[in-house]
Amino acid sequence: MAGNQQTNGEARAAGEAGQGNVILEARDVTVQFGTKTVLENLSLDVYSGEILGFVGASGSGKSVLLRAILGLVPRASGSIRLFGRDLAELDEAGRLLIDMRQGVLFQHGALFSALTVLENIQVPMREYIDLPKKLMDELALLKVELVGLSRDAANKYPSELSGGMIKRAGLARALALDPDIVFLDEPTSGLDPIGAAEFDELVVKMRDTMGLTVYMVTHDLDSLLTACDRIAVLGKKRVLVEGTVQHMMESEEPWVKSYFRGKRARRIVPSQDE
Ligand SMILES: Nc1ncnc2c1ncn2[C@@H]1O[C@H](COP(=O)(O)OP(=O)(O)OP(=O)(O)O)[C@@H](O)[C@H]1O
Repeated sequence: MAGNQQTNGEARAAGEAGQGNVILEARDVTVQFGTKTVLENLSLDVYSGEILGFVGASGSGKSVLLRAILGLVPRASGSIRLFGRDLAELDEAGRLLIDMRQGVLFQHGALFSALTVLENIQVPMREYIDLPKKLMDELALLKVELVGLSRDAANKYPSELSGGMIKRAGLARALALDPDIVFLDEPTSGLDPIGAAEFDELVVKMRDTMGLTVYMVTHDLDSLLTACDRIAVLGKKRVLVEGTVQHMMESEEPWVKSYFRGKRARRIVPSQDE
């Protein structure tokens, strides 16, 4: 990752202009469960160094797409390329290399309740790399500090943490192996507005300082407006609209219009209709 910083930074700048390196490329992805088609011919690009907000109605398939990208649900057709590699063509060693370059923060943090924060962060380290315990402790403590938790929190169990601390601990674990991309599944859900805003700031800081690429599934309008460079909207089993906040505000797609220019949105951003 360290060696990628400049590349990612440059790519991010270019990405904003729509010309950055594509780090994740989904093409014509179809996912079915029995006779039910959840995603159909869905295509999406994620650029290196960007924060992409992925939004859509409840039950539209956001988690299914995330699970398909992570290789946890099979595709009926289509392809997903991550770091230029087609996930369907990877052997075990290739998959391992890809897994090491991505971090995931599942909804609710998904920490192991019987492990301390430090031990939770060390789970991916133990799984993928072989390090002496002392070094692993030091590395995990660095991650604890990186996400703004105190060293005291490192020895606490998840049940002793607030919701915001759990999210931060989950992010620290997602960052354990210094990934190039992190997938965040509704990271601010359950947080109060101040905690949510602080988490968003942290994500932006990680992107800015580490050149991290962030794929964030969220329902949080504030996160979409303040933290995301681009937004992709899932609907009708595919990506309906993608682009900047401005693009969303101008879209006449009914769901996008009611989401970004509806009553709730008007409390946050002045509607262009008014
Ligand atoms: N393993 C599965 N078997 C059958 N159907 C599934 C499975 N996983 C998801 N689905 C269905 O796929 C659809 C999309 O679900 P998904 O969880 O991806 O929605 P979502 O957009 O993430 O929703 P939310 O915003 O509420 O989290 C739903 O109808 C769900 O019931």
